[in-house]
Amino acid sequence: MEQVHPPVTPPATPPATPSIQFRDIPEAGIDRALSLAYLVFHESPEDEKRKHHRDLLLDCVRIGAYDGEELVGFLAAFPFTVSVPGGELPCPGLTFVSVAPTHRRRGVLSGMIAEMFAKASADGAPIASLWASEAVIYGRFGFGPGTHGSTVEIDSRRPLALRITPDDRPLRLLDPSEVPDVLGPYYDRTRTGPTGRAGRLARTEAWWREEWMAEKDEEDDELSPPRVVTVVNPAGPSPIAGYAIYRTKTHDDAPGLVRLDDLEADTPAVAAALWRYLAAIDLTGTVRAWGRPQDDPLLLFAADRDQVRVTSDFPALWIRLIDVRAALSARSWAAPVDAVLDVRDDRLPANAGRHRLTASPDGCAYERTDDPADLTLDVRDLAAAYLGGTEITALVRAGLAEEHTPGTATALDAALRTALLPHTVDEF
Ligand SMILES: CC(=O)SCCNC(=O)CCNC(=O)[C@H](O)C(C)(C)COP(=O)(O)OP(=O)(O)OC[C@H]1O[C@@H](n2cnc3c(N)ncnc32)[C@H](O)[C@@H]1OP(=O)(O)O
Repeated sequence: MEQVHPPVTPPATPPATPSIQFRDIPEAGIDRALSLAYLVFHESPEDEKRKHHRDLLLDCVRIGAYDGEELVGFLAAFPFTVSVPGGELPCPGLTFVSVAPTHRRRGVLSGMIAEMFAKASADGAPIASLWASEAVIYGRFGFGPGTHGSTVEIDSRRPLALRITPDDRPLRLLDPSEVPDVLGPYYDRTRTGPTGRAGRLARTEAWWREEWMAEKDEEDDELSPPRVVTVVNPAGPSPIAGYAIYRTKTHDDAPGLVRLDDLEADTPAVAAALWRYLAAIDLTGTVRAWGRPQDDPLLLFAADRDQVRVTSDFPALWIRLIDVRAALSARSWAAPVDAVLDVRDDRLPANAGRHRLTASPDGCAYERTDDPADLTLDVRDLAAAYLGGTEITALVRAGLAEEHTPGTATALDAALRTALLPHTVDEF
């Protein structure tokens, strides 16, 4: 006899053990929270690093999960501001997410994230973000990959072959103490405005000093301190026309490595000058740029794509639309669209259901409606599309969004499109 299978439903996370309570971690509890984080991340940092983490956490929202008096879960959120198309938004950045090995898979993380969403809502932050340790974890909480990065490797044992002529203005190395003043305003223009990329964090002076100019690299203590090279711009309103931040390491028996962390340039010719400089550093044979935008012009103006290779692509900044209406209203729109979206959102039901999106370069309205849906999708996929990094038509082709009215996905793509792909290189 033919067997009838019940419909497949994903297993629900059990509510956190009733004895678990969620509350803020006071300043006096930061050390205990860090000890839990080091336990789950298998780290035993030196005093200096521990102090650095403690300082960072002072400014963060800190949520703890307690079993009686025992701290069994910890989640922190940086008070970031992130660029979105046409502007920027407050955006808590989740970090240090840790659950004690004795309390795994009992809904502790789920409970802490629910607390975090409630706090973000109360603080008026329509979106939240994170970098995931494992890509499988955060989709179920409504996070989607809003930006992607590419690792690009250059074989620099021979001169970098280029199809364009590099800018010939002088290069100058900056002292780290100059970096916030010189690079800060320049970097800000790469986040917002007509040539800005969405997905970029605002960097405070402290963030420049302590994260970007930290003497020691967090992950590889064989790397040199950060080096900063700029293209000098004597005539322009900005003293520089571009910059690159990198660290190096050499080997006794093989050519060394230049690890590029950030590079921005006014023009392709300035970018070419910086790439050529990086590829020509003595005693090195590889440039590894770990987090480039997927539309980096280098990939087109490199003359030899065997010499310049993309070795990996990865989700970078995961985005959660906590208040879909506020998030959609806060971004700019490249073309008119009028469509009813049916959004699925199990974790934050206020976002769920049918809404009419009427957007154009003049503004955006997003109101609840009883009209039939033109397109149905999950809030995590809407988050992936929000900054312009994932196309709705691609989601339809992948079976993740359902188009009920033909042409809706194409119209949404035209409206969501940004001149440059979103990009994030501040990992936290
Ligand atoms: C932004 C960051 O900080 S990223 C860093 C994340 N932290 C780590 O990787 C540290 C080591 N890991 C941990 O501390 C924990 O395992 C955590 C935080 C990843 C998960 O905490 P838990 O309390 O066990 O999660 P919780 O019980 O709430 O699980 C929620 C759901 O996620 C799933 N899940 C949780 N972790 C994982 C994982 N690593 N892989 C696959 N699924 C997972 C659970 O199965 C559950 O699924 P369900 O809703 O279908 O039932």
